[in-house]
Amino acid sequence: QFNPNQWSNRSVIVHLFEWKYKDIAEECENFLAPNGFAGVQTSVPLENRIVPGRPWWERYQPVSYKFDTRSGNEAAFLDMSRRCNAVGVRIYPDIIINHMAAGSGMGWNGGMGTGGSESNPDILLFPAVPYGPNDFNQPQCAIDDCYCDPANIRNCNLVGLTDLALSQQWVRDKTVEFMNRLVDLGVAGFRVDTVKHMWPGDLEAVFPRVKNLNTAFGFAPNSRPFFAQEVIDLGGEAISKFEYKHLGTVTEFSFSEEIGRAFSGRLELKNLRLFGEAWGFLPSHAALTFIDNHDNQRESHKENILTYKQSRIYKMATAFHLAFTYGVPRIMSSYAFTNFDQGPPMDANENIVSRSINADGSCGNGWVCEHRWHQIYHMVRFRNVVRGTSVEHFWDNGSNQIAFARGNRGFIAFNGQFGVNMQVWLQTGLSAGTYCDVISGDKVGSVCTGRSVVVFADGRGEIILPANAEDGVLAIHAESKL
Ligand SMILES: O=C(/C=C/c1ccc(O)c(O)c1)N[C@@H](Cc1ccc(O)cc1)C(=O)NCCCOc1c(-c2ccc(O)c(O)c2)oc2cc(O)cc(O)c2c1=O
Repeated sequence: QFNPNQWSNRSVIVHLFEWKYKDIAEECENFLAPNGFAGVQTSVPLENRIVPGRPWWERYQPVSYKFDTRSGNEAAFLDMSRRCNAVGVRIYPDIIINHMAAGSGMGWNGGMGTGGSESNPDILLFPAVPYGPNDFNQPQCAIDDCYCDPANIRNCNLVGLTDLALSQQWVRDKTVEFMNRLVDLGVAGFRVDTVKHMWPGDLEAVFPRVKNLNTAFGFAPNSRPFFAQEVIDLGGEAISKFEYKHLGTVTEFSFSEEIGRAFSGRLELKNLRLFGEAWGFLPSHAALTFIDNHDNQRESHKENILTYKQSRIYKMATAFHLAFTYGVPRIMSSYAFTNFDQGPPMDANENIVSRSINADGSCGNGWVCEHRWHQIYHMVRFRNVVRGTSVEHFWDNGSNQIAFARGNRGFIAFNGQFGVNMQVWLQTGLSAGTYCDVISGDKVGSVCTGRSVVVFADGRGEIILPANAEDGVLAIHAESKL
């Protein structure tokens, strides 16, 4: 269903991709809760196949339903869940119910798992579950590249990944069983991988069987798990994102594409006035939105996708994402990579290396931690301060300068006009006073460490954003008022 089961004064889920559970627990206590984050999406907790070189996508090849990966074991997951829920940060594990590991032609040698389980994907043997040949769609077939036949897309192997028969009772029972074990461990919901490759009917037989959330972790009685269903639908394929929106939220990949086009300068910002359903997107309540994700941030041919590598416009796009009202937002937190397959930073024993925290709060040891960039976490607070208000006083200069208010609680302006200063008097919707810009600085005690805006009795203020400003966005809100 659609309720992310978050504390009422929180919003924004952060995908701590490939983080270890003990580091997530610390991050909940030391950073995420104090800065008003609502939840964490974790990497897949299911034991995965060990692939030589440890590429990131090895975690998308399950060999058992043991919670034992390079992020930690079940005890570590429970400790993280206890500590994060205790400070109001919810846990949404990424899960895979469409397939098991791909065959590698190496028999039992190609199926060793991160938790020590053996498997032989070549002959569909996963004794640790147990799954055997009858639990997979037969005859085995490959998805043909046109993605033009729904049955082929759902019943055949995606790039060699062994396609489970979710129509079978045993597979449904084992799936529900491990999802219920995660509910026992205090999760608030799930990010479900490769939903496009499963029949809605099979998901309708599985999701409702998952238990109500565990009240021992602070959930109200009868709370239903939140679902973020991954459906990569950019149009042109036989499967539509609309086929799944009755089951829970669905990833809106067009949001990621279009916002990337806009802040890359290939689409004028003035067009964002009606960004959302009017663009053919999913209904707002059913849309999981993001600037980039673990998959599309790597595919260099996806020129519209903004990542940490285009940091200035990435921050502008993220500011818009978090200030606007469309969808359930998730922000990406990455490790630095130079090639597509590269996995997380690891030591000589192939253990994941923890991020270090620098004096300025940024991350080191190869971790990017976009969520710790002050322009980004200050916008998480902005979103919390303006919650419940609507977009008002939307202004544009006919091209790439825009601004809007969120009720009487916040105001934000963007200068995407390359080489042109922005200097204009605008209606902010705010009460009279001096407000600190939370992008170029913050309100610290009784001073603004960055830019500030004086709002007069009529709610208007002079908005100044030079073309060469470090960030092309200015944001003020009721809690940044002097
Ligand atoms: O690029 C990748 C991995 C991508 C990937 C992984 C997890 C995701 O959630 C995802 O969305 C994409 N994987 C590399 C390497 C690879 C991995 C496994 C394999 O059997 C073959 C190759 C790759 O080149 N993959 C082929 C192109 C990307 O094809 C994949 C897709 C995918 C891509 C586009 C679509 O429209 C779509 O519906 C599905 O989903 C996966 C889901 C998985 O759970 C595991 C996968 O291996 C994949 C996956 O390979």
